[in-house]
Parts: sequence; structure tokens; C-alpha cells
Amino acid sequence: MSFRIQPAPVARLNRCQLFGPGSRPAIFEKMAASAADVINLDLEDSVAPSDKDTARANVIAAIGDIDWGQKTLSVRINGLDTPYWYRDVVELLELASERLDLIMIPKVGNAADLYAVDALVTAVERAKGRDKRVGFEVIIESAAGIAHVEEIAAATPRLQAMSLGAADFAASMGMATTGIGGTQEQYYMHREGQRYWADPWHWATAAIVAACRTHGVLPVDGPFGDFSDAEGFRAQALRVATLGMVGKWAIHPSQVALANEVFTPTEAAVAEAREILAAMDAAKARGEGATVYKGRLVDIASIKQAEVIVRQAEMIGL
Ligand SMILES: CC(=O)SCCNC(=O)CCNC(=O)[C@H](O)C(C)(C)COP(=O)(O)OP(=O)(O)OC[C@H]1O[C@@H](n2cnc3c(N)ncnc32)[C@H](O)[C@@H]1OP(=O)(O)O
Ligand SMILES: O=CC(=O)O
Ligand SMILES: [Mg+2]
Repeated sequence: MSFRIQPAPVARLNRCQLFGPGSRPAIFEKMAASAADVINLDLEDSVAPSDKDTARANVIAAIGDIDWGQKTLSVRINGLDTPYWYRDVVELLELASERLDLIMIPKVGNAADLYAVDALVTAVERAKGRDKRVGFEVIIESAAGIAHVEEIAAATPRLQAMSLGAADFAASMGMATTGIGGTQEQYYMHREGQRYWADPWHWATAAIVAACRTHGVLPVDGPFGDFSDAEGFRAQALRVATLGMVGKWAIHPSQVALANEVFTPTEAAVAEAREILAAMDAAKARGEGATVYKGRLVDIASIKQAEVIVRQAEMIGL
């Protein structure tokens, strides 16, 4: 371990983030009644330019009027390259209730983007005497964003979570696809007449996880566009969970249960993690740093691996 201890991210569940357009208030109650841990009311790309003002007003009213229960409540503002974002920030923090937990900033390209939003948010919070400091989450969805991912992860103590946004990321990188996440037909290895599909999102996912873990931020996978493909969603979610992400977006209610299932450790995984901790306790009592569990090596690193699963289980109440 480096001299600098890896900071822990905020201790809250983030298995599924359910999105809905701010211009579609008829679905807000359904979003609140869903099993998602995080709700993202969108002012950005799911809202047409002609609807921006109405969507903002809908969202501001809904933050205070709807019972969001224990969910983390987040609003995705417009990008810093638009004329809308400053009004999103100012009106949200001047007019919305303190139930608002997070502002999601899309298309961040460097740490200075977050510096600018932080400065504006801080000024409005002070001017209005708001007691609760709003948190941030960001989307890495551009070439600049992934190139500067570590400085973005370190940019502000307000930052709680970082998502990979496959749609805009693919566009910004010039990737030859119109799919949003998942397997890409043309991205395969060829050997002896067989095709083996690889994961074009892998490297960006791993870069985001590393930046997030270095700076105590939750890494999250973004949208999977084909909501009729449950198995494709599950495969994508399992891959990013294996790489260290804590959750995934749902862009349709049918994806919420799928995400919750993947990012909730199974009873068997939790039982095994607790058994490893018990085996290591017994080993330590014997003065040993390593022992054998079910025929395989476990050592002090295994304690840290098992603790990841046990901490998640405890947050869920398993
Ligand atoms: C690349 C990105 O930036 S992704 C993030 C931004 N995108 C978004 O926020 C899009 C979010 N999703 C949606 O807007 C919608 O789900 C759509 C447009 C994809 C599909 O909407 P619909 O055609 O209404 O879907 P569908 O008919 O299958 O809906 C089934 C039910 O779920 C409801 N529903 C649809 N979307 C949502 C949602 N996001 N949250 C909660 N409920 C929803 C519908 O109202 C309907 O309810 P009902 O059974 O009571 O009538
Ligand atoms: O905003 C999300 C994306 O995939 O683009
Ligand atoms: Mg996007």
C-alpha cells in the first residue's frame, strides 16, 4: 500500500440509477415507487431544446412534492457547452427543496469543468443559506473525459460517483457503432474459423474504476440502450461488476431488477466471504498470515476482498 491510504467512497447503495426525462412528469411517481437506489431526473439529452424550461420547472416541483423515500435523488443538468447549464444550477439551488442530493454533470472534460460548477453551486448555496451541500456525480463520455479521468476524480470533495456514458463516449471517440453499450458485432478476435467477441468498453471501464478507487468515488456503468435484451444487459452488468463497478443505469424500468440482482451479492457469496474472514481470524490466532480455505490459498489480501462483499451485504441488510 502506498503511504497514502485509499479513501473509502460514500457509504450508500448505488446498484441501480433509474433515469427519466424531466419533460415527462407522468413517470416521476413510478420512478419514486421503483426499486432503484438512485433516481436521475434528466434535464439533458432526453429533453428536447424546446422543453428545457418546462422540464426544469417540472423537476424543481417534483423534488419537493414527491415522496422519494430513502432514494438518492439526482438531477442531470445540461453540459457546460450549452446555454442551459447555469440556469439549471441556479434555479435548482434557489428554488428546489433540500431533498435534492446530487447534481449530475454530463460530458466533463477536465477538472476545471468541476471547478466552475463547484464555484457556482457554492455561491448559490451561500446566497440562499442552504444547509445541505449538494453532492456531484459526473459522466465520462468524451475523449477528453477519459484522457483526464484521474484529475476529474480528484477535482472536488463534492464528487460522489462517476459513470461511463457509452453513447456519447462512442460518438466522441469516433467508434463505428450506433449501439449504446454491450457487445459490438464487429469487435471480435478470429481464430481457426471461430469468432470470439471482446469488450470494447473494457479499457474505459477499468480506467474509470482505477481513478475512482484512487480518489474515493463510486464507479458506475451507464446506459444499455436495448432494453428488450435482458441477457445482454446482464452480461454487461456482470462484466463491469467483475471489474469493480458498484452499479449500472436503467433507462427503462425493466432494467432495475436486473441491475439490483447483479450488484447484490448472492447469499452464497456473502456466506463464503464471512467464512473466509472467520478462517483468517483463526489463522491470525495461530500466528499465521495465510491459510487454506476449501483447498485454496487465502491470506491477508483475501480479508480485503471478502470485506468488499461483506460491506455491500451490510449496507443492503443481508
Ligand atoms: C444516453 C443517455 O443519456 S440515457 C439517459 C437519458 N435517457 C432517459 O432518461 C430515457 C429514459 N427512458 C424513457 O424515457 C422511456 O423508458 C423510453 C422512452 C425508453 C420508453 O418509454 P415507453 O415507450 O413509455 O416505455 P414502455 O411503454 O415500455 O413503458 C412501460 C411502463 O413503464 C413506464 N416507464 C417508462 N419509462 C420509465 C422510466 N424511465 N421510469 C419509470 N417508469 C417508466 C411507462 O410509463 C409505462 O407505465 P405503465 O405500464 O404504467 O403505462
Ligand atoms: O449520457 C450517457 C451516454 O451514454 O451518453
Ligand atoms: Mg450522454
